[in-house]
Amino acid sequence: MTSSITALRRALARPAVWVSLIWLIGISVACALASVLAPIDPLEQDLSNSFSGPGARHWLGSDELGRDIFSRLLHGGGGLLLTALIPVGVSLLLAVPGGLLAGYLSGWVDTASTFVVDILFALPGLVVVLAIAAVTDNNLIVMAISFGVLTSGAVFRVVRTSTAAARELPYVDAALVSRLSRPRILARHILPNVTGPLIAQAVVQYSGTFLFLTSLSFLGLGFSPETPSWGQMTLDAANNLDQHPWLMVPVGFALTATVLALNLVGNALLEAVSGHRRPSQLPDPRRPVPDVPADGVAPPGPASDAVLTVDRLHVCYPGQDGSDRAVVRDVSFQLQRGEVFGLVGESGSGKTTTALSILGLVPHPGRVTSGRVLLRGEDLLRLNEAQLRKVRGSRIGLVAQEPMAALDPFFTVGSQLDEMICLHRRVRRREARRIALSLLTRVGMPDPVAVAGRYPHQLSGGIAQRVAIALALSGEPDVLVADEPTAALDVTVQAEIIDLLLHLREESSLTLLLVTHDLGVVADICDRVAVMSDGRLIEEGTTEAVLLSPAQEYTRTLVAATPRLPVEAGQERSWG
Ligand SMILES: Nc1ncnc2c1ncn2[C@@H]1O[C@H](COP(=O)(O)OP(=O)(O)OP(=O)(O)O)[C@@H](O)[C@H]1O
Repeated sequence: MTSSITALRRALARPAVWVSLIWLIGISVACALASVLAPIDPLEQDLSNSFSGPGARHWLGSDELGRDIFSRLLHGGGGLLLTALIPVGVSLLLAVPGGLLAGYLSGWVDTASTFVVDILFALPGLVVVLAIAAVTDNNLIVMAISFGVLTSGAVFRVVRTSTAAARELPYVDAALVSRLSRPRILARHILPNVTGPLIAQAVVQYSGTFLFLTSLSFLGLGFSPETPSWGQMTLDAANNLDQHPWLMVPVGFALTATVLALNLVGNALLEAVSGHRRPSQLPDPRRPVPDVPADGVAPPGPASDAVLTVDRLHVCYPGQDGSDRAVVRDVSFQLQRGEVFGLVGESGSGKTTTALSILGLVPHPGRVTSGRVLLRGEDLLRLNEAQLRKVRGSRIGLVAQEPMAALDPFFTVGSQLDEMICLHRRVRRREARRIALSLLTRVGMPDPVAVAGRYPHQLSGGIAQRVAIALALSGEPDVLVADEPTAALDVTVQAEIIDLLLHLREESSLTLLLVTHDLGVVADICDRVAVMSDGRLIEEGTTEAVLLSPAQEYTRTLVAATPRLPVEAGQERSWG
């Protein structure tokens, strides 16, 4: 958040941009105070004084009918500036909810709304508004509303794209894991990411609307002929350009300066926010429904003390030719209560996909095609999204690789913890804060009160990961899935986080699934380990057995490539 505010400040500090802002504020205030600043009636005619140049009575001169140009400019500008807000408001009202839903839900909602927007883009806006003018007897408000509907597609696209990008942010996944409802995730975690691009787009849209309304009044449409308007003043000036070119100067300057200023501010805002947008993917959060195993044979049930059983899990992504490409193939393992289970393998072997499948979070377009994930006997892959939300966070927690990215930059640590604790434990805010502070103490924060008051950008990587672990523990889950929890940290901090996980496991019999490619970490913390290669689980056993006497050549190569393992250091460690 701070970085985007900094970018915004930097953008607004450019001389051209702040001069534009001063102009826009100045002209708006002047128009609002028109009757005070320009006391001459804008409709008052004085034919004996037509086309007078600037002077003491008429500061900017008078027009063909001797009307005061300064007064007409200010009175005309007010109506224009206000009316231009109507189409922008209509666009926002229609496109913000639509774009949020399309970007977040994707699937048919996205397809249908994009289709409607494509139709809007295909319509010739001016022709439609002219037809509406004819049908409604030149009703300005109806024309403005219609223009807002016709131009809402641009706002929709901005909101949809920003939402889809924000939907992929790790802290949104974390919020999903933590059982927050969709409306809450949209309002609290996604909307703040959409606001910046939305404001920028709204300013650009306002500028276009402003010009459009001026063009309409130039054509004699929209504003009534009795009301002064900049378009009408431009038309009067154009009709007398040969003889009285001065007439064009005040209105031409006011129009050009206002549109230029709006564009400069809008573009500066767009640049500022686009520099801070994250790469966009169009996700499909619809959870894939796994197929029933083809052989129809009931897979083995869980062992009596198994907390989590992954049974013949199969996950596919579409290949380049459109056919399924299996990235997790028939993977099975079990986690016993209080056990730390390591999932290792080289990059791309399918570890993260396996872990995310457990939480029902395989990213689009991946899908679980078969298998079971039994949490204390209940198959999570058979649950619907609402049921899954109840499981995530309260029964299974997730600690992601990038601790910073897993925290919402818009809220303090305390507020994020309070929210999760209130949600999972159904306690009041004050009690939630007490639990939050005790959780922060539990994850080793020396000054929990100070940390609770900080924003994520004020935390170091190690502290942020401790906070992420505290968040994952806020629902008191039975199982914690930690995906490379130390990969983004430096070596000393890695050791601290490993110590913390060990401490938590001893203190509360936490069952931990640790995804890592670091066999050193596995040696330090895991009771058992499974090795993945090319989507398959090729070897599984106690950490001691797998690391000291690997059965597979692949595992031997992995072990040999990890210099700080006890096997290399004279087998000093006592295992188990
Ligand atoms: N969004 C995606 N679209 C297509 N293929 C994907 C996507 N995400 C992962 N894959 C593929 O799935 C396979 C397994 O990836 P996964 O991230 O699970 O591996 P990993 O072992 O966790 O690797 P790493 O340690 O690098 O995270 C890889 O071949 C990867 O290319």
